[in-house]
Amino acid sequence: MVKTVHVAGAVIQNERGEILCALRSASMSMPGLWEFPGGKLEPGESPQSCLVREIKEELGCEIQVGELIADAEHEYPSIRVHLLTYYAVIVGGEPAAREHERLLWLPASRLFELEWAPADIPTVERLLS
Ligand SMILES: Nc1nc2c([nH]c(=O)n2[C@H]2C[C@H](O)[C@@H](COP(=O)(O)OP(=O)(O)OP(=O)(O)O)O2)c(=O)[nH]1
Repeated sequence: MVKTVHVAGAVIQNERGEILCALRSASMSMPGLWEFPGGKLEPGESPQSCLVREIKEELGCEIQVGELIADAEHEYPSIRVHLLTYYAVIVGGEPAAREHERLLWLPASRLFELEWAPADIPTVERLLS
């Protein structure tokens, strides 16, 4: 049986209602796919604390985490990802791509113009509904 990793992703919205999309880089697994910034939960860590920590590391800004959007599992060839996505807003600093290839703000209606990591599709669908 493949290993399950528990991952949290932040759907960061700006004052115009646009959503921050992040492109996985060549140094990451699944390069070239878009995702919601975040990462794996550490033992005993809540998804909300994980997101605050990961966003600080990856984007260099402070967020406030809101409601759960989607709770989905996707089985990749070598790993099963349990992804929890949450709404978030930036409360300090400016996001910069420290680990990602690039960042892009898009209105929800345009999210499907990007190629998303498969585990993210339920979240994108929820954002469009
Ligand atoms: N952060 C994030 N990860 C996602 C999303 N969708 C999705 O399938 N994943 C996968 C990619 C990774 O396998 C895992 C998250 O791990 P991570 O962001 O800590 O990735 P990483 O590059 O440090 O780890 P690794 O997979 O290279 O070991 O979940 C998403 O929207 N956000």
